[in-house]
Amino acid sequence: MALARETKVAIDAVLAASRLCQSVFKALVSTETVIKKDKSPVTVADYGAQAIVNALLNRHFPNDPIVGEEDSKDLHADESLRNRVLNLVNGVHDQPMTAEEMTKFIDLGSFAGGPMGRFWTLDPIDGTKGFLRGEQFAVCLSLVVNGKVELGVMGCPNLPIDLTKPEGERGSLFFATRGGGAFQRSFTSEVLTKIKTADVKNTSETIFCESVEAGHSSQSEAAQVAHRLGITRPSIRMDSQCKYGIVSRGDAGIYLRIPVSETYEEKIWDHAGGMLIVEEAGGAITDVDGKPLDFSVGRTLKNNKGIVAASSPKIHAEVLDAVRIVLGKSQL
Ligand SMILES: Nc1ncnc2c1ncn2[C@@H]1O[C@H](COP(=O)(O)O)[C@@H](O)[C@H]1OP(=O)(O)O
Ligand SMILES: [Mg+2]
Ligand SMILES: [Mg+2]
Ligand SMILES: [Mg+2]
Repeated sequence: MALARETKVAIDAVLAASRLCQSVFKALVSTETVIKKDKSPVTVADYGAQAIVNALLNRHFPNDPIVGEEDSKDLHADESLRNRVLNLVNGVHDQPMTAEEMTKFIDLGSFAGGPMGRFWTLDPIDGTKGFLRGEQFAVCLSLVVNGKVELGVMGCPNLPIDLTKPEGERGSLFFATRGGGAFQRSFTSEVLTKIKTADVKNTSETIFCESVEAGHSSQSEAAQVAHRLGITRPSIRMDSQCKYGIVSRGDAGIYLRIPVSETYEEKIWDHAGGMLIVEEAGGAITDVDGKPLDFSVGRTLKNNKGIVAASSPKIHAEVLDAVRIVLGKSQL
């Protein structure tokens, strides 16, 4: 299998970081008010997860640069926060590290990205708002080679293995390599299930998913798109790249992210893994202008606006037409 060693290391790193996030949340479950008043639990978990993943990547692939969301700037000024993160990291990592080593690992994520060579991209917690609510979040790690995503791994600790059984086992891990297909496994078993997108014949029979946050994606325009497509069922609103996971395994047929702000640039770590997993499961994805997502231009997707992902190229074309009409980008 292509990228076999990279895939194994990335899965181990994502699982370790996911467990760290879960332990932070569990420690706070009994003090829910602390979570609501104080955003620091998510901060601690963000830094801790980035330290763990970067330490493992650095051990196995010391020459690979990393584009990570977080940096250690705020930790230098706050000794108590730094010590909380360090305790957490040393609680799950096999080799104890010093505070200085930990901040160095976090700052390995400062690479600028670009078109040449290979680099990793990491979102230590994607969907921080979902994490704080005890709902969906994801740890997302991808490998980009010469501007193309070649491997994507996504750990979704709170996502049921089977969405129709919300009380059943939780913790879904997705991964894909380019040309190698997309797979799901649980957090506890290494048994792999090949996944594919839903077989949607007509857009009206499917369900779409979108962000919980109205500030991240226009829910009113998404509702107009759904109406044009004859979709009557309400959307699944879910935080984080877990949305890519549920499209990939067929729980939803469409994922829309319609820009709210003219100036916001989507980050590469928010889409790299999810995009490859959707494509390898049979889906298609572009931005709202129909352009492929361009991971070769730095830390953001500055050449793209919004996201349209669908279960197949045919459904994608229909959804894109509807999006463009709603956004006034094409004639009726
Ligand atoms: N203004 C914004 N527009 C779009 N996405 C945003 C914005 N601000 C933050 N995000 C990012 O959107 C993603 C959450 O996606 P969703 O809205 O689909 O749950 C996260 O990566 C979040 O960052 P973060 O990783 O810090 O949580
Ligand atoms: Mg994110
Ligand atoms: Mg994040
Ligand atoms: Mg963030």
